Amino acid sequence: MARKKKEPKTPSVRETFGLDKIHFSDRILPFLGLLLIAIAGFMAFAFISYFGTGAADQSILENPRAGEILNLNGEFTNSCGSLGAKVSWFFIKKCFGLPAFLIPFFLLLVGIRMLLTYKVNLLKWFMCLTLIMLWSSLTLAKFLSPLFVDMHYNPGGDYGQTACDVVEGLVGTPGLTLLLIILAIAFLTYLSAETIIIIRKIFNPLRYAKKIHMEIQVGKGEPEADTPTLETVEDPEVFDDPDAQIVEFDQVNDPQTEPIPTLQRSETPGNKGLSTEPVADDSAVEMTVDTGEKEEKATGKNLAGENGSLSTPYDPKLDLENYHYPTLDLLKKYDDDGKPYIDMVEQNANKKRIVDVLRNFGVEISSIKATVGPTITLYEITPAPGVRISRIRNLEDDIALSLSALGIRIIAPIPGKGTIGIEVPNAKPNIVSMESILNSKKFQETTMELPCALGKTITNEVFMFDLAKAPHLLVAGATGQGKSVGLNAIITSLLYKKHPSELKIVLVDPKKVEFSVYSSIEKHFLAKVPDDNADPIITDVTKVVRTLNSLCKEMDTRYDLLKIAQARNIKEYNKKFISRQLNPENGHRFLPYVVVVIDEFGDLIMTAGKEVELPIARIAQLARAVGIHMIIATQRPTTNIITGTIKANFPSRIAFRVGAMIDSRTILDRPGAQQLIGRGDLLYLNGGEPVRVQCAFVDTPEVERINTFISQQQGYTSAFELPEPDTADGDLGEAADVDMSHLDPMFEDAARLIVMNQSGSTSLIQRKFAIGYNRAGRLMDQLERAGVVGAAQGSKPREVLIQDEVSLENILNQLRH
Ligand SMILES: Nc1ncnc2c1ncn2[C@@H]1O[C@H](COP(=O)(O)OP(=O)(O)OP(=O)(O)O)[C@@H](O)[C@H]1O
Repeated sequence: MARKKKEPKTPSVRETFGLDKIHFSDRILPFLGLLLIAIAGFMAFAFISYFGTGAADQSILENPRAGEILNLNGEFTNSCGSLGAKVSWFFIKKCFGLPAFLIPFFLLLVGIRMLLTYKVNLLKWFMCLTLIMLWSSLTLAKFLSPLFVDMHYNPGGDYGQTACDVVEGLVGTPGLTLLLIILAIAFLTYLSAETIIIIRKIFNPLRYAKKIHMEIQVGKGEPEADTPTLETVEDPEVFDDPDAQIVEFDQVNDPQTEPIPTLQRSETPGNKGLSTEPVADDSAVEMTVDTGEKEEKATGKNLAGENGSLSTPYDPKLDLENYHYPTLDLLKKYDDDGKPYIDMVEQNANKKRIVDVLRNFGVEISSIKATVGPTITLYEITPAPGVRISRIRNLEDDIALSLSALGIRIIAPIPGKGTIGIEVPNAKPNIVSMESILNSKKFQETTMELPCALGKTITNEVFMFDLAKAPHLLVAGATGQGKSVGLNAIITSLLYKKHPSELKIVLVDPKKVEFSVYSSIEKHFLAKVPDDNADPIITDVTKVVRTLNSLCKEMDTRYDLLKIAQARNIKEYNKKFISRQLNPENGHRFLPYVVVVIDEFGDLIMTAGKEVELPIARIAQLARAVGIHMIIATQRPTTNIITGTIKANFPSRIAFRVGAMIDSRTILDRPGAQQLIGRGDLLYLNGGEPVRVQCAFVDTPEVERINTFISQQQGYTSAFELPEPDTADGDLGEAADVDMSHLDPMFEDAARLIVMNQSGSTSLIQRKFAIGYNRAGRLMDQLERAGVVGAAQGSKPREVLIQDEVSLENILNQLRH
């Protein structure tokens, strides 16, 4: 180098032969990768051939003669020649036996990594494979060698046999066996924490069976003292499992004597494993706590009881205190994660073309800057002084044509800057993995209430929004553009951040296939209207109406609770509840957020019309403060589905690619979505200008793994129960309970309206009398009981059984007497 400085004009040897243009990472590394893959293949062939030819070759290898290794006379029978014979003899016979196959496997991984095909954590693989190889050599040598006495090799190799003999000499066969088992468990524990759970189960299967039994007790909400599990209190086994204890003390014991231990224990962080704090200790408090009440929330009731002096904050997570949040290893990592590939040739070509096109149209620019995102590159252009921005905007089509790519979007000007943005899709788009988003500091340190990690912006920043502030989200886009993946990404990020006690999800899926994967987390995160056989994922239109009405009722109840608690929103309310300012005996409870996700909302509107739209609009208008948030998605972004009411109530919108500009206008009130490139490319709007985001990709197997991880843990005994909705059109069989002695003052008018119109529609009553849905529903039930209309028929209007006003007056007369 020194020489080079002194004689800058003399070309170096590298320059002379053009070697300076060959970059290590571009060409040499991939070539070395290929070489390693070839070596791995060679070794694998040689090893396989060794099983048949090793015996014959061995004698030559063990007594080598000069020149023999060249195999000129073809004495070596291994299909990979003398080298193959030697390599396989060395690794299989002399070293590790059968586990030696892991060596070519590792070389293959290194080769793949160097080829830059997949991202492989080589150090981790090296450690794991080495440990497996050493351990299995020993194990095979110990346990399988008796079966291989006639073979020319030991299954664990000479190393395995020697190591086995040495250790056995030291600690004997039992010692060696135990050592091998311990090493295996240690290794499996390193790989997955589940190992310990499985071992616990093996050592104490009874306790786990019992735990399940006790959970069932909780769910029934029967804290009666006479439940058969009462005895379990005396079972010493219980004491080492904090989970089991809580359930037990809470739900199983005689409330007269022992309800407090839960309280005491759960409130004192350090002692939760030591349940056995003598019962006598708690006797002073037991009376106060005993309400003998129902449901999981009972913990809260007990906690506040009438003991106002309790100062430790209530912890809603104690119901499932051993719950583990899903881990990042459940998500798939991608090769090019987070690091967009910068192809300078492509960048320079795009830049040249943009400059040329603009120049052809007489637009001069003073500078251009490219920001490469995962799927899009943003070219920021500063026009020369005096150039009008509208002129550049008018050239949008010409620029797109000249760049011969879809999805060019021109932002003129970029808000807050005096520049013009041209977004051009990358030739090689990167997948933004969910793992890279959830692993980001931004997500992990977020203080958002309901953080939804959506993906990455075109400047490679993690993009998140708070659903609690959104407060409702409309997702639309043509079919196959990434809506379902987007919804999964949102749900996944919530599952990674929220404890089951803090979040409940209502899933509506008329397509029946999109959300079925979530049914396994029913007992942790899902909410539904009580119905014994109901699938936790709502697919049926009548059930959707019922659920939406139930949510309206839950909303009303929550508002009442907030009012009594003098809290303005759910956050304030829960804060008060946690600090024990609200007494559960007065009906107060910790309120989890409820997120309602409706896929293919267009289908629902088409089949159930106003019956769905009205409660949705009502929830969207009011539910924000009480922690009920909606996400609705549709692949039909037309004005009869995304109506004015819906739009007015869904300020946050996500548009995936759509077919026409008009659709983009319907979703975002502006064009742009028709120029997206699909596969998760989206525009997010929440007031102001839309942000272009590449949605994180989360595949179905990943979602399955997350759900399995959650569902394998202890959950509540059933899905979160939403209140039974007040009778409504879409509801069945409620009329029988209607009290006809207290008819609604509007009953007669409603009856006349229905008979005159010959239409048994609840919404008709609502409209004409300007009353709420619930009251109109009750009126309809009274009319059914009086025989004016027939039974509810799902979402259709009821049949009107009275044909003329004279017959109706007769009925009304009878009812008056
Ligand atoms: N964020 C993404 N990154 C990469 N590829 C994606 C992304 N989102 C979607 N895709 C690709 O697009 C395909 C279709 O996505 P998805 O099923 O989410 O579309 P959709 O809009 O829900 O379609 P439909 O309305 O028909 O259900 C996926 O199988 C995947 O291959």
